[in-house]
Amino acid sequence: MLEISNLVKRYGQDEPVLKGLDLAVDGNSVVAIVGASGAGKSTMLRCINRLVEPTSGSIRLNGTELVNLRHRDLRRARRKIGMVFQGFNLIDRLTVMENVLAGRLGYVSLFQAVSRRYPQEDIERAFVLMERVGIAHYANKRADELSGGERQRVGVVRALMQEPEVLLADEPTASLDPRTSEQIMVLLQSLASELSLPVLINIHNVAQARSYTDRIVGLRHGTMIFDGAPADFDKEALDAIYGGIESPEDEAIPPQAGPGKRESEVRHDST
Ligand SMILES: Nc1ncnc2c1ncn2[C@@H]1O[C@H](COP(=O)(O)OP(=O)(O)OP(=O)(O)O)[C@@H](O)[C@H]1O
Repeated sequence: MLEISNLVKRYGQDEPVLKGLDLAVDGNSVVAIVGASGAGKSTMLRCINRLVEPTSGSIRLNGTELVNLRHRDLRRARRKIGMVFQGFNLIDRLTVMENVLAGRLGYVSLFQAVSRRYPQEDIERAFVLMERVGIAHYANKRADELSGGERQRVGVVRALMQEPEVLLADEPTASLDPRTSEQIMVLLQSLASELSLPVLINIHNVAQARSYTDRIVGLRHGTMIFDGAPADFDKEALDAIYGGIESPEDEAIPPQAGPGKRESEVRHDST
């Protein structure tokens, strides 16, 4: 369970970019964070993993207060926070397996990391997860030989190798074509449910947010102005979040086709 209370972030002396956010997310739940550029979506995710220092407020992960943690305690807490990035953040010259095992860096000794002697159980877990997301056959390929969708799957497995208690995804589909984006969204949704993992996804694509998440949180100028089910995210909510600022990439509100597709219904061969 992730619990954010009265989270405020101010950069320098500027107007706060997060103005007292409250959000609680259970395991299993996939939450889309939407909002115009500059609304504070990335700042919010980065406060959770403390890449950005919150100015005030509380962020608790399964009971542990993350704000104010320092040094070793912060490193330990960060292990429990998986992150998936728009640009994948892989090391191109390393293999898929090496990139995946980087997810264990917070757990192994410096010697093990430098000499790449990861425990056998880590390697076995890596294979299980790579198998799960359909990239096990690429284990020994260089990361830069993979397509965007495959690279994002590596990013997802690397994050899962941390045995995270929450998964944060910052525009995970923005660099991918529509079909591959859909596959990655479905994958995140399935993994959240299989692993009882709360997943927070910053996303500009409102149609994908509606189809592939359980809940949408809308930010405007650092304030949460929508928090509800995708089916309730209507034109009025869209206007409240984006009105007078800019149009989101996909402004059309498509008819809600019930719950999003299941993973088995989405082809895997075009990633
Ligand atoms: N390091 C920083 N120093 C000062 N201001 C910052 C910094 N990072 C972000 N900001 C400001 O904070 C506000 C929110 O930025 P943030 O990146 O969180 O928005 P966002 O909703 O994620 O936008 P986008 O969708 O464009 O990524 C913006 O006005 C931005 O200029």
